[in-house]
Amino acid sequence: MRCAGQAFCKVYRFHKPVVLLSLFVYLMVALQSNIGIYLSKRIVDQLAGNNLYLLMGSIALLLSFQLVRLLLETYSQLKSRRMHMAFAVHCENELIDLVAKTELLDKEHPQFTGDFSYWSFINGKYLESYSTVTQFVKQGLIAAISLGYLLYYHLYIGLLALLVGTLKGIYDLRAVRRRVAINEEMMRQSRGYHYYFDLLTGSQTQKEMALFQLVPYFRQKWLRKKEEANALSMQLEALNLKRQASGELLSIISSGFVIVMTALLIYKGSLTIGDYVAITMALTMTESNITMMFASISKLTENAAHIERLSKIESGVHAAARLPEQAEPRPFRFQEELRIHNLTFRYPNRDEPALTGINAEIRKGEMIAILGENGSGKSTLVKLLLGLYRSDTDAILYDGVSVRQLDRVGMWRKTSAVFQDYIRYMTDVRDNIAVGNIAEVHNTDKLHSVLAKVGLSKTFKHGLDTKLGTLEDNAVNLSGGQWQRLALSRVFVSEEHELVVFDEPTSALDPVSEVRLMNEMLEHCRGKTVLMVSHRVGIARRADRIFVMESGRIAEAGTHDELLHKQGLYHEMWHQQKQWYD
Ligand SMILES: Nc1ncnc2c1ncn2[C@@H]1O[C@H](COP(=O)(O)OP(=O)(O)OP(=O)(O)O)[C@@H](O)[C@H]1O
Repeated sequence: MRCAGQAFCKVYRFHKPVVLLSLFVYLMVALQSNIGIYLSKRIVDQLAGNNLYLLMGSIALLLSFQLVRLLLETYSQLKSRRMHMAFAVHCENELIDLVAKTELLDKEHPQFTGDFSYWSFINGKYLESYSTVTQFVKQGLIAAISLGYLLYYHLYIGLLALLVGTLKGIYDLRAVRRRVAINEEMMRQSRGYHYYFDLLTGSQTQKEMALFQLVPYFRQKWLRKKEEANALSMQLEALNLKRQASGELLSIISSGFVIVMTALLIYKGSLTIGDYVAITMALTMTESNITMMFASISKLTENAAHIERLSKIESGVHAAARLPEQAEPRPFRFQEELRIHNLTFRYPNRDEPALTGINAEIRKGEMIAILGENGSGKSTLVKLLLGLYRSDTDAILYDGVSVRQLDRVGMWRKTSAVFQDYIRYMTDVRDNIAVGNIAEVHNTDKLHSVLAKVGLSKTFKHGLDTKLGTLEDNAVNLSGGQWQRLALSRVFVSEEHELVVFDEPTSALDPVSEVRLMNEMLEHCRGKTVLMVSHRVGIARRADRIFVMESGRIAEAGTHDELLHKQGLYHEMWHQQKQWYD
């Protein structure tokens, strides 16, 4: 119930007038429903009494009340609908903030994907809980007044309605836990079949699906997941139908009993036919509203379990995001050296460390090439140096200050990186360049000059405003190398970067463009510190120093000549790659 209150307060704080209006309208609806019972009784009695004026008056009153109720409800529903949409946007905004605050390392964990779909699912639960609370108030009012009627007419009929409504409600409440469990399982299942469905139907996947004839294989996997999900859905459906059928059976028995009892009373002359109409109407209203109140309680209990879990995840994220503030972040400065001292790092879902005992000193303005076989730890190292992963120790120091104490947002303003899994923004050329320094998004001259630097000035029919990707009908798609050039262009949009990281920056470029672009990049990065992760020893040769990584360690470090002389790993790589060109 605390969570229901929490959800209600959240919506109430968001838009008080609409919440108050809804409550007022529900109060009016409750009164109108019960006045409707009284007026129906009068109409039936007046029909028997042949009093035409009174009859017409009662009918007019009944219709007027219904009209007022219709107007009020329509107006309030329109207002509520608008508020619901605005609130959903507000919740999605909060979700975006929450994701932004989550550590990258946590976001890369497979569990995050599950948690994220759970978050999106729960966000709707706040509104649902709010609506349920307001409905509960309405149901309570209607049930209380109509029960009053019944008790006034006959104590036993009132008690019977109370008993049947309560029994039906309790039966419903007992199934809540089971429903929550099935719902959660269904949501987690949906991740799997959506993935396989996208694989089978997505435009990016079609060439491999066709070439390797994968459709039957993945269709089987999709079907298996879909069948599992459907089985769960059927369990839920059966649970609901069972509940509904037992409820209806109880109602049939109780109304049969009441019909017999009132018929006897009418026969004895203690009740009029109008009373009979009023009693059956009030009976249905009492029973159904009491049952609905229990259904609302069960919905609120169900939502409370979800909201509570979300609050726990949220407070964990907020606590993690608060850590640097407690330590008074210091401004990023990199004027002298970057020191790495005994850096060891392990991913949370792995047993083996990705990096072990890394030691290095990088002077400002140096260009360092980082080489090594797949999985040797190159990308992990640069992500740690950029502060994208938090390390537990003070192993990385910029001008003597641990990266843990630095203001990371300030640091990211002065650093830049092109990763191997860079993003292909499905918007336009302008955005794809300007993301390197979004403040320059409207600086058309600058963006044109950057486009020229990466050799794309004549590529786009509508220049910077050419739509890219597959989101719009008039958009164009690019070759792998053209996308990579756009990703590289992001480095040229700012002059202020002190540290630039390239992670396999030229893997998709043709050799002529690769040399030309490398020269442009090195010219642009003159005086900045550059970390260049690459598999190409030809690129490494142009670096001031080379780190060769092996199984999470720096196995060799030195200049090209020093490492060749050493006749170790670098020497072997150099000679192996040289063979291609001899
Ligand atoms: N997000 C992650 N979660 C768990 N393990 C990871 C994650 N990213 C990388 N690893 C593991 O950490 C180790 C180092 O990976 P890393 O990506 O740093 O290697 P790399 O040298 O950059 O490889 P490549 O040349 O293939 O890009 C590997 O064993 C890899 O499987």
